[in-house]
Amino acid sequence: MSRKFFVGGNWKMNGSKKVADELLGNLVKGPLDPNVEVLIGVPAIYLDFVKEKAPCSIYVAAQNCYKTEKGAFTGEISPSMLKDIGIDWVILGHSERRQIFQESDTLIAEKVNHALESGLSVVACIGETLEEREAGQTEAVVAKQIKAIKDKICNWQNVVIAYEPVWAIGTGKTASPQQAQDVHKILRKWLADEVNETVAKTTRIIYGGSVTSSNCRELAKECDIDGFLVGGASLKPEFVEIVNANQ
Ligand SMILES: O=C[C@H](O)COP(=O)(O)O
Repeated sequence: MSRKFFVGGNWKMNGSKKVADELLGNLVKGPLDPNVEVLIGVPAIYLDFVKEKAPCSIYVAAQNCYKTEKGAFTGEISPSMLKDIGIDWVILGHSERRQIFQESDTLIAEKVNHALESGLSVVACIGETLEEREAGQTEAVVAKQIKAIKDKICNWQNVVIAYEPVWAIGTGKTASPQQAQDVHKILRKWLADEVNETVAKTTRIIYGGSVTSSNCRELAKECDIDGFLVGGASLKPEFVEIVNANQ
């Protein structure tokens, strides 16, 4: 069973209407490998603006949403609101949400479940800190994070897993292709053992953490790396080269 390569650009809290126009222009100019699914994670305030302008071949994603449909949750947005403006994707559980905003495994799993039930597709992020890696806890940490999600959801069809070691995010320290492959392989085996073989074979596991046009090709050669979640480099013209890493 082949898995279609998937590359997401997470703009994080960056940009403006002008910058969004430039980034979209760059993507439209491409050319982008037609065998790749491309997603851009856009600040909530620009979702509508970007969705109106983006070619329909590019998925536009929110970078977060809450676990219920509506109510007294000041500052939050719900999956049904995202659907209402034509957004079909959301990034959940990013390490910046986990670390800066103290989101727990349980809250993230609840958000993933509600987003899926509301008809969104989800990029679910997991990954260990440097301290955890140095303590030899990488496997246990990612297993705990993915188990929390597994315990809440019953359908993996619309889930992409992003493995993002926290020590590699925004630091310029990319995991080596072997380091990333090792964890992706562990995750795929975990899915085979704890969910089923089909989910293990079909679920995209993408890598994030200082991916650039210089390192993407080597990473893309690894058999369990099905794409990337890109931060900093998604704000630059080189994002096109990362999308085209397999060409
Ligand atoms: O969501 C993307 C990741 O946090 C990676 O960010 P980065 O490419 O700037 O390291």
